[in-house]
Amino acid sequence: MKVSVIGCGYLGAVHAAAMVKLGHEVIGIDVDPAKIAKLAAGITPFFEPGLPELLVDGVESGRLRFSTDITDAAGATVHFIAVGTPQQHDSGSADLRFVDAAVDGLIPVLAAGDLVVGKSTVPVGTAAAIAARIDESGSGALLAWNPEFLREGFAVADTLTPDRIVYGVDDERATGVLDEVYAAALESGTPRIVTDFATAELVKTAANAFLATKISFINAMAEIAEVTGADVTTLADAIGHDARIGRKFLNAGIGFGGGCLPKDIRAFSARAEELGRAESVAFLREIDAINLRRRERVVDLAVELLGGSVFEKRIAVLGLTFKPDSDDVRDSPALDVAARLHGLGADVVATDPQGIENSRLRHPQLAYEPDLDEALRGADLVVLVTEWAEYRALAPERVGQLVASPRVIDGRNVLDPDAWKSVGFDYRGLGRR
Ligand SMILES: NC(=O)C1=CN([C@@H]2O[C@H](COP(=O)(O)OP(=O)(O)OC[C@H]3O[C@@H](n4cnc5c(N)ncnc54)[C@H](O)[C@@H]3O)[C@@H](O)[C@H]2O)C=CC1
Ligand SMILES: O=C(O)[C@H]1O[C@H](OP(=O)(O)OP(=O)(O)OC[C@H]2O[C@@H](n3ccc(=O)[nH]c3=O)[C@H](O)[C@@H]2O)[C@H](O)[C@@H](O)[C@@H]1O
Repeated sequence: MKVSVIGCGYLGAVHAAAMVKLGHEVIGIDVDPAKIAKLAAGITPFFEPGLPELLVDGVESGRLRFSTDITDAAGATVHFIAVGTPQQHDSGSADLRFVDAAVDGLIPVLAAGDLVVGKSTVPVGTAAAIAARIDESGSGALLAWNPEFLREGFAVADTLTPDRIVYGVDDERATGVLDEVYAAALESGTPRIVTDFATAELVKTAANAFLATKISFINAMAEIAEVTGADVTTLADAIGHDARIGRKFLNAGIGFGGGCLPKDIRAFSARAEELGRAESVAFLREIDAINLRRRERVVDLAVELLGGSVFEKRIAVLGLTFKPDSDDVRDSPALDVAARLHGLGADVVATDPQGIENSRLRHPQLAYEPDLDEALRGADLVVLVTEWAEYRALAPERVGQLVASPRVIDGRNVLDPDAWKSVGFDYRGLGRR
C-alpha cells in the first residue's frame, strides 16, 4: 500500500520507517526542513535505539521518502496524522493547531476511498469533528482513529509488535483498510480492538492516566515511607507479587516526565471539565501534584545533605533526559532538578549520554560535561536522576576517589545502598531508609 505519515517526530519517524518494514511504500511529511533533510539522507534526527537501521534500510530500498510538501502525499491511499498535540500553557488543554493544519493540508490531496488515520493523542471528540470536516470536503475519504502506545527507547519494537492495536471507526470499510495496513502485525497474533471514535480516543487517554496514577501511587507511598522509616522498594516488590497489582510501573523516584504523561493527564482534566465532568478525573490533579512534589523532595534532600544550603556547592547531576535510552528532555524531572539546584546558587555540573544538546537549548545557563568522570570530579554531592545503564553500574569505590565529599542522592532508587554506604557514602534514596 502507499502510505503517508504527516509529522515525523518521535512518533511519526518511527511509524514511517516501521510501515516500510510492514511492506508498504511510505512518504513522510514534516514542516521542519532540517528534520526532513536528515531523514531523507537516512540520518535519524533524535536518539532512538533500532531506528537508525530501520531508517537506512527504508531509504536505501527507495520505499521510504520524505518531503516538506504535503501535496507529495497525493497518491498515497492511507494518511497517518502524527503531528504534536502539546499542552496549552494557560489551560492545560491540548493544542490542536498542528492537527488542524495537517487536516487542512491533507483535504486537497484526498481521493475517494482514501483513509485518514489519526495517531496523535487528542481529546475525546476530536475525531468526530475531523470526520465531519473530511465529509464536508466531499472527497469521499474516510477517517479512523488509531492511537499509538509506543514507549520512547522501545519505539521500534513497540510499533512492529504492539501489545494491541485499537481502531476507532465509523465505517467498516475503514476496518478493512487498517487490517491491510497492519496485516503483518495481526498475523503474528497482535490483539485488535475495533470500536467507535470516542472509545478509541479515551483508550489512549485512559492508558496514560492509569500509568501516571501507578507512578504517583508508589511515589505517595514513598512520601509515607520517608516519615515512617519504611522502604518503598521493598513495599513495591511485595505488593507487585500480587498479579492483580503487578510490579511494573511501581518504581518510586523523582516521578514521570516526557512529552506525553504530564501533558496527557492535564489535557484529560481540561477536557473532562469542558464536558462538565471535572469531578470524574479530579484525582488526576493530585497525581500531577504528587509527581511535581518529588522533584522538590530531591532539592530539599540536597539542601539537607549539604548542611542547609547548596549555594556554591558543586553538584554532579547524572542524567538529564526524562528516561534512559532517549534524548528527549520534554518536561524532564531530571533537567528540572538540575535547573532548580542551579537556581539556588549551586555549582551544577550536569551530564547525560544523549540529552546534553537538547538540555542546552532549554537551559543554556547550566554547565554541561559529557565526560562522566569529569562531571563527578570534585563534587560535594552526586545526584542520580535518570537511570542510564552506566549510572546504575557505577562502582562506588571509584566514584569515591573522584568526588570531594562522598554524598549521593539516588533519585531513581537504582543503586545498592549498602554498597555505597560501605565505602563511606552518605546515601539517600527516595522513600528508602
Ligand atoms: N513520543 C511518543 O512516545 C508518543 C507520542 N504520541 C503522540 O504522538 C503525537 C506526536 O508526538 P511526538 O512525535 O512525540 O511529537 P514531536 O514534537 O516529536 O513530533 C511532531 C512533529 O510534527 C511536525 N509537524 C507539526 N505541524 C505539522 C504539519 N502541519 N505538517 C507536518 N508536520 C508537522 C513537527 O515539526 C514535529 O516534527 C502527540 O500527539 C503525542 O502525544 C503517542 C504515543 C507515543
Ligand atoms: O503516549 C505516549 O507518548 C507514551 O507515554 C509513555 O511512554 P514514554 O513517555 O515513552 O515513557 P514511560 O516508559 O512511560 O515513562 C514515562 C515516565 O515515567 C517514569 N517512570 C516510569 C515507570 C516507573 O515505574 N516510574 C517512573 O517514574 C519514567 O522515568 C518517565 O519519566 C507510555 O508508557 C506509552 O505507552 C505511551 O505511548
